[in-house]
Amino acid sequence: MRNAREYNFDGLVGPSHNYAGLSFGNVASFSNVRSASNPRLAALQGLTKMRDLAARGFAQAVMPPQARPNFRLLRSLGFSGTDADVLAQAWREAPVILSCAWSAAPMWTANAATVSPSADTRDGRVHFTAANLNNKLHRSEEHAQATRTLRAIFRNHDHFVVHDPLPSTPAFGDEGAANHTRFAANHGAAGVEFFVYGRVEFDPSAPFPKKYPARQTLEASQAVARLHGLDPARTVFAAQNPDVIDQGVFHNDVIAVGNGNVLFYHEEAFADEASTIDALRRSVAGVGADFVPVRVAGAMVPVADAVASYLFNSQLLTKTDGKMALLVPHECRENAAVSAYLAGLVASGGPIDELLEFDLRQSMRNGGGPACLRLRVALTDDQAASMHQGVIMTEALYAQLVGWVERHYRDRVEPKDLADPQLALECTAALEALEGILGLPGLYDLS
Ligand SMILES: NCCC[C@H](NC(=O)CCC(=O)O)C(=O)O
Repeated sequence: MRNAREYNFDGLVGPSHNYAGLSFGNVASFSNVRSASNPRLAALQGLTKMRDLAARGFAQAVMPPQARPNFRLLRSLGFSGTDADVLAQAWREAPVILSCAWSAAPMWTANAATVSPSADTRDGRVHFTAANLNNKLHRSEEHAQATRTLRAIFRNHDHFVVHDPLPSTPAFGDEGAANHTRFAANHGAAGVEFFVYGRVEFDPSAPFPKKYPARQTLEASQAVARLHGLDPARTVFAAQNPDVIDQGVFHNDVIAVGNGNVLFYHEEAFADEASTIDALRRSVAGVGADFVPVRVAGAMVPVADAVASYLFNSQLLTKTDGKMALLVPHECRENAAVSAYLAGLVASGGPIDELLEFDLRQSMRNGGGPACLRLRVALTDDQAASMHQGVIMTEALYAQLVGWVERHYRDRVEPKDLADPQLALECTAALEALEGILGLPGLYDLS
């Protein structure tokens, strides 16, 4: 077993962070539609989380934002002329498409890709598959930059493979690591990969939600497992409970989070709780670990409170003493049922003995909590040394990025600003400067 650590790659919030109400099925996104956002505060809230975790000794890195607006999308849909003309025409004729081109969503890097560490893969390399995110127009082109960014950071082919996204068709709806977690005795040991899906394309008799879309299919999860060369004996697929999707659980990471040998989950998370837990217990025993389910009953925390507080969209982090800390958003303290539950949890003598709380309100208003903001990449020391080093969070990088945000970001963006060609110019200037700070020239196609 090699020495390995889990790097959390947090999405750096982009300079045009905004609330466009684009995600049907995501309650927060829908209810904050067209309210004013504060991109500067959003980016600083995210950077504070990254800096604090790095300072506590967790391996932390930053995933750069994507270029906005997406002029390629707008031009492909027939808007034409100068950039300013394109924005003006889209604003007049199709404001929803304009908001899609400005989408803030790439900040939630849990959806950027699915990642399998080298201890799980047949060829002993770390595998990434960029998610096609094809359920929503505003997310459906993120994979292009996500692939480019991952290939820039994980360039070394001896250690890393970055696969293209799956075919962008409903059968292969893929939302990346938001529906994937991994159990292992430690980050370097062989693990069990756990895929949760909302729908089965080729089995019409399988249950599916009635009100909101299921974004992840079983077929997509199986394809990712094949591409990554996972061992079927160490891979578990489980159906999400369609009823909770209809209550706003648009990704499984809104109702469950796993780390090490622990699965922290709501009793209503899965279509068949008993068989899912049983399959995990058996598979995890096969890799020499004792599976520990931490089950939250609906009588303690109703699904509606879990969705409102994002209790399960937390980060479960292994500390040096082997215990785990749960990193939750402030909203958990503000919810009476959740806050009472958490007080009992850390006092229970179980694996989770500490709470870390962060103000991530700007992200939460679009339905993205702490877990959405990070992509987990377990790396051996050799692999970590061979990835691009400029994205690793340090005090120095933190200070540089805070200065960069203060120079380039507005503190207010409203819907009408999306028609402002000046905002587009500001975004381009910011990303040009960021390429320099991160040491990734050519990261963006800004031509
Ligand atoms: N993992 C969290 C993802 C949140 C994301 N929200 C959004 O896209 C909202 C964007 C907006 O409404 O402006 C989503 O639903 O996929």
